[in-house]
Amino acid sequence: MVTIINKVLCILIYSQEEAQKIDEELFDEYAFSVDQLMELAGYSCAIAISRCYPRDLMTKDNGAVLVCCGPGNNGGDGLVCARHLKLFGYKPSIFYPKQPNKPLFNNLRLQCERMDMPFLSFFPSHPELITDSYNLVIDALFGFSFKGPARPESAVILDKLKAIQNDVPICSIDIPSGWDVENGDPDGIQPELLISLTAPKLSAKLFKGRYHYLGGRFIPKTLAQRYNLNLPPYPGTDCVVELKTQVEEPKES
Ligand SMILES: NC(=O)C1=CN([C@@H]2O[C@H](COP(=O)(O)OP(=O)(O)OC[C@H]3O[C@@H](n4cnc5c(N)ncnc54)[C@H](OP(=O)(O)O)[C@@H]3O)[C@@H](O)[C@H]2O)[C@H](O)CC1
Ligand SMILES: [K+]
Repeated sequence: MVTIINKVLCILIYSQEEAQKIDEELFDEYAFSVDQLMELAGYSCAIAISRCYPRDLMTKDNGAVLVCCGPGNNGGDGLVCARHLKLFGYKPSIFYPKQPNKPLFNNLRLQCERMDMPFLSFFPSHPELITDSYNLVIDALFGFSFKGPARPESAVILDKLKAIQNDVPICSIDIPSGWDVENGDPDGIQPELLISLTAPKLSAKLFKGRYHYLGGRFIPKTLAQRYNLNLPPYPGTDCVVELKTQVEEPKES
């Protein structure tokens, strides 16, 4: 077991299998719908991003940010996050190369289109096209269901993100895309902000970026207790809490 220290609390971080089990339980036992949880997840990401990167301090093109969305629910969180960022005054553009033809995703896409967010038809070919135009890149490509290695069409995008990460901060939703959910990827992308959803996954112990937030404040207490999640208290009515990324291996008892 590994823990992340948040002031005095040790937060258990969990495996890919546990992440998927908790997800299933939320839907099957607690009767949540995906779009309910996705809305809360994406909203909490937008809040964490706006705390770390205030719109007023952005210098490029009226708060322009690039949101890269993948084919699964992590990509859906990205679309929700983009919509809230737009409402907060940012200027999101969306790269969404592989869209599943399901009502949930079609609706999320339509909402963004109707709110005047452009969808890029291809990923910018030169790194300068990103670094000159965007203040931030939001990585919503893959979350806890990713199984590496990345297939070629995704590997190309991840390489492009790696090429710009020292010039434009990357904010990863739930897990840095392309990382093994448990073992990370030392050669993978290195985001500056990670927003772990529900609870940090095992690979979060390898996160070396500047800000680590926990979001997705939707876990019922009974479920958190069953999985010993030991979640930190969210301040007041906040939907995010900042985690200190100091990590320690607990002593054997
Ligand atoms: N309970 C919660 O905390 C909630 C979290 N949410 C978010 O949902 C994601 C998990 O979403 P899921 O749909 O299960 O999966 P992902 O988005 O992680 O990715 C699935 C897609 O990725 C493709 N994939 C997988 N491996 C590869 C690879 N090596 N190369 C290329 N593509 C890959 C996969 O394709 P397949 O063809 O293999 O099926 C899928 O298309 C979680 O992380 C949170 O962000 C919910 O929003 C709310 C509840
Ligand atoms: K991600």
